[in-house]
Amino acid sequence: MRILHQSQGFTTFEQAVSKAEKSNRSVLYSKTMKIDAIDPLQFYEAGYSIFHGTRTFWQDPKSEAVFAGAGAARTFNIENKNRFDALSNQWNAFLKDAVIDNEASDGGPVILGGFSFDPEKDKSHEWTSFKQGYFQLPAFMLTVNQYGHAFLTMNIVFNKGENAVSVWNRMQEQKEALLNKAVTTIQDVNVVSIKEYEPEGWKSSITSVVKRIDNKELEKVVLARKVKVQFDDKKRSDSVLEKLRDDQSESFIFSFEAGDSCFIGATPERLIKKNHNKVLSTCLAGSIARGNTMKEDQQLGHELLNDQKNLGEHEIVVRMISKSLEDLCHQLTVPKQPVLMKMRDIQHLYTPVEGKTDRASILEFVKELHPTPALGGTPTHKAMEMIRDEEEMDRGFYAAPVGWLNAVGDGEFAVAIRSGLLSGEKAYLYAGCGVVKDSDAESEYQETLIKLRPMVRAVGGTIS
Ligand SMILES: C=C(O[C@@H]1C=C(C(=O)O)C=C[C@H]1O)C(=O)O
Ligand SMILES: [Mg+2]
Repeated sequence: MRILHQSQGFTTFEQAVSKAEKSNRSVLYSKTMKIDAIDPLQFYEAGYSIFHGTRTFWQDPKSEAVFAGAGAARTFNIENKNRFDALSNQWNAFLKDAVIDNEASDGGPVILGGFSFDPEKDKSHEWTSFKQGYFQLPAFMLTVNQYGHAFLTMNIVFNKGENAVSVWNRMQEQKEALLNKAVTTIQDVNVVSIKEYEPEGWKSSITSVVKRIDNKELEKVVLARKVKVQFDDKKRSDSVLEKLRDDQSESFIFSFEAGDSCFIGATPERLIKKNHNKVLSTCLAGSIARGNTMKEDQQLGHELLNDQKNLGEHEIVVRMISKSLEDLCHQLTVPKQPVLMKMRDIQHLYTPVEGKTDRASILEFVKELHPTPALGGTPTHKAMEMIRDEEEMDRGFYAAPVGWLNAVGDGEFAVAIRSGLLSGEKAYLYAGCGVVKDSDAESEYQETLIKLRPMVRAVGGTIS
């Protein structure tokens, strides 16, 4: 056997090969090694030439776990409407025969991606590649932990009958190419137009929903809309990510490529984080603009903290999340009052919720929590029906859970707001707001304009 760049890992790789030969099944081989620090975005960009269409990116607000993935060792494309269980089953079955060689506590096999907001909504063409769930196990994944230490995970699915040496050699060649690629400047493209879809019609929907809330049909519903951006050439996700990372470092920054499409965004809203027996969720609802001066900003913050409409909007979310977590956790801590969370364009009411659990998988939490009234409404079923009827668009993965999951069921999911779908020379950007009994259509419309701003800016445009 001639082995190119014989390096650490070949012995455990041989174990995976012989397991595949004996069992007659495909076997995952996952090898993690410590490497010299490298910028995750540089790694993502380096993946463009070989792995364009299969790259992934994730960064949490404190940069405790930053992942950049290039290539797909395996794609989990979920069509089943029971999407959380379907992914959980497929992931666990896939891991059963895996050979995992990882001395570090970081890295290892991790899947990254997201789910649809509403499995019952008719799917529109722009979301074709994503279905009910879309997750990638990267062929190459860079992990940077909170101490700035970097790890490279290589994942290979070995099939019986394959030539082990050539599979190994190809991986080594690709690894060298990724780690040693010189940085190139991305040719940027221009925004030609930004189209809003019938804003007046959207405002009338808000007014009619407020009437139904007054009639006690339901308490809260979140209505969203989209805008379409036209570019003069294909828009690359790399350049959008770079802008989001510069402007929105207090948010979760994510990117999931699926062929020519890419779901990308910077969301401030955590759905759930699970690390062994510790879980953390976030209630985020109620919004106001940032001020132009420090004084004005503080006044606006003070106004938000005391505004009955926004406090009501927020309280509904706290109530539901606490109730959902009660069944899955012991020792639940829920602060009595929200505090402010400030981003570049907007401030929100924020209540963190913490607990302890003995549940095995973060997906159990995702299933229980989604959709929270921060993106759906109360009562949930009624609100989902109303969203399906009133919204003229398919939300796709917007407002749905996105994140990552490792081999022991730990991970983190955020709610994919402040996000958009890049699709060749077009992008669709999404924003919504919580409609309650005191909502005013024009103010809610203005609130969506503020929420659209970060993504519009990240793709190189402006919106009033
Ligand atoms: C629906 C969105 O955001 C949600 C709605 C909010 C509100 O109406 O106050 C605030 C934060 C999010 O829960 C969005 O950004 O698209
Ligand atoms: Mg609101």
